[in-house]
Amino acid sequence: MHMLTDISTPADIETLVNHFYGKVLNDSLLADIFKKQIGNNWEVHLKKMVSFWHTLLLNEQHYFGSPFMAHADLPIKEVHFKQWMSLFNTSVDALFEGPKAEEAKDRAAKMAAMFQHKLAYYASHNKKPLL
Ligand code: HEM
Repeated sequence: MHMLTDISTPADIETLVNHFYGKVLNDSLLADIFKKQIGNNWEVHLKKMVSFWHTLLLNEQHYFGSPFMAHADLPIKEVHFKQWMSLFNTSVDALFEGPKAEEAKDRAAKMAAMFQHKLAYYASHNKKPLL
């Protein structure tokens, strides 16, 4: 029996983002990293993340920014990315089912891999990213 539908509207994106960051804020490994960086700006962060996923999944340009830079100075390693991905995949699977849901998990995994690759590069070369 299939009761879940695919991600298809801006409201779906909002549902996913709210659900995921709800999990993040209750996660013992990740919550403090987000809280420390975001402080009182959750509304801004959530809006930005909705526009980011809207751009990726619904093919409408809403987000303009450079995602990597927001992570360049965070205290994050493989264990954090694993947990982030686990919460993200669980959130998608709890709410949606279909090609867009699969695409969301795939895009997240690729971004997570890219961030880790860049973080490792800058750490090992003792350099700071310019953008
Ligand atoms: C360990 C994993 C991660 C942690 C702890 C983390 C944490 C954060 C934090 C704290 C911010 C807010 C930065 C600020 O406003 O100063 C942020 C922004 C953001 N994150 Fe992550 N993140 C993680 C993984 C990811 C992944 C895998 C993606 C992509 C799928 C992603 C996409 C973004 C985007 C698009 C922004 C907004 C950047 C902007 O300001 O334009 N993050 N993240």
